[in-house]
Amino acid sequence: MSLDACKRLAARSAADLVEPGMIVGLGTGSTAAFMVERLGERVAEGLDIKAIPTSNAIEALARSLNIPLTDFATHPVLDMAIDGADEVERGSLHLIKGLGGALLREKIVARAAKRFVVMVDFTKPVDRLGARTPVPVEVVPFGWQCTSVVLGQLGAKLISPRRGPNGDLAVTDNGNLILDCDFGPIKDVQELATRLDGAVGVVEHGLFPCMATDVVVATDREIEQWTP
Ligand SMILES: O=C[C@H](O)[C@H](O)[C@H](O)COP(=O)(O)O
Repeated sequence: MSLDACKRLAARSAADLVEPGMIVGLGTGSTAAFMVERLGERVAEGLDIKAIPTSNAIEALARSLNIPLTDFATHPVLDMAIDGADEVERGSLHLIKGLGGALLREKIVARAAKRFVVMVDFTKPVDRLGARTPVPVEVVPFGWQCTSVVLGQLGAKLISPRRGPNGDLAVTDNGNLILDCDFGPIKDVQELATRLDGAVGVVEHGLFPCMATDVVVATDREIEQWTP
């Protein structure tokens, strides 16, 4: 089975956890797009839900599929958020997210949800976060070079400002920048997350410790559902 087929399998399985009447957070990324497509099919069949998207791209996809949208003013608490991830640590279910640049809105939506379902293909589970994926850190543009120095002091070995296809600094949906920070294998995810939370200039980071309530993993043969 191809990687895309695995993503689609995990995504459709996660989308099928949504029940009528739910307020649902829509994650961002290629796996999330498959999930939104499946929700679009279910809405076309009569499923009554409202959704809050985590990026402009996913909002456009949801609108194109006629998925009704809402906002936090009307629904400050979501029943479920469903999203992909870049790495999932086996056992703890800590996550790295944000290679698609949507980590800030994704974390706001996940925090507002009673249940946070993460769906991944077989390439995403790892024994320890950070060995192969940098931690994306969203920073305010003002003084980002100073913030980069602070991130180095917090242990980032290599810091790469995210750039777009034209070579310019990439700007998030929130008007910020992303610094991809290679911390190597992370021994204490919660501790690093707390340090990053306290760094001046950091808006949010892609460590999601102890947030997933369910992880749906698709291998080429089966679907597994992990809980903490
Ligand atoms: O900002 C992007 C998100 O955190 C994505 O959920 C994450 O990068 C996984 O994306 P994909 O499903 O495309 O691998």
